[in-house]
Amino acid sequence: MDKKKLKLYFILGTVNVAGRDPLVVLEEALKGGVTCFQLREKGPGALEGEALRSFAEACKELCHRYNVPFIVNDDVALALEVKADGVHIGQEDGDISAVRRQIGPSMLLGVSTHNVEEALAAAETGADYIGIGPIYSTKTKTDTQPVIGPEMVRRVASLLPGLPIVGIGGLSERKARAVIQAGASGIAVISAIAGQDDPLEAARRLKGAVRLSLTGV
Ligand SMILES: Cc1ncsc1CCOP(=O)(O)O
Ligand SMILES: C=C1C=NC(C(F)(F)F)=NC1=N
Ligand SMILES: [Mg+2]
Repeated sequence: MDKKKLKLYFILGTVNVAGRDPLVVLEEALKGGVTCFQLREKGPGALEGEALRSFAEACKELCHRYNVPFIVNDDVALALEVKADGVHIGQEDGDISAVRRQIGPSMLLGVSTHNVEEALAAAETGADYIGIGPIYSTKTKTDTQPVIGPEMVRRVASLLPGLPIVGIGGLSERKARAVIQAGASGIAVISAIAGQDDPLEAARRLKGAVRLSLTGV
């Protein structure tokens, strides 16, 4: 996977947009320069069935208009059905190699990890990128593992220098730098964009912070 695509990875579900039109929030984020998008439809009130399928199609159309990969979280069947660019799975979402067999070699496969063992296993099983988190505390996902801080990114990046890594969990413009300096190719965010009054401006500022950190200044 092109590491540059992981610079600013926006993740969204209809429950994260506090009543606003999720497609409007997504387009604002795309205009603001997010480089990757993940549809993560979870929790009470989450879309299902035909409504979810057509929403996923609409998200995919938007992403492709901005030349941004469209990734589906957890739901491999949905990812295949809407011909997503990739799927992201957690440690409890089934066997990584089984998912790779289901999606084939060309679809992107992302894996959530929380420690070195999980990262090594994901890399060995052919993950195209891994998420490492939660880096900082977050209210967005209630059932996270304990907060691990940027150090885990540094350890995994030093062991697996070729594996694209994205940090996730409580990340913001101010908190991006430590994650990038630890060796991540980018940051993944939900509330730092979806929870803001101006998602376009929020995305633009996050992108700027990541770019600055990547240059090493
Ligand atoms: C999906 C996920 N996985 C680890 S933390 C998290 C939530 C990230 O949300 P936010 O960017 O609002 O902290
Ligand atoms: C739980 C998650 C952890 N990491 C990621 C990503 F940022 F995409 F790697 N997505 C998730 N849904
Ligand atoms: Mg999952």
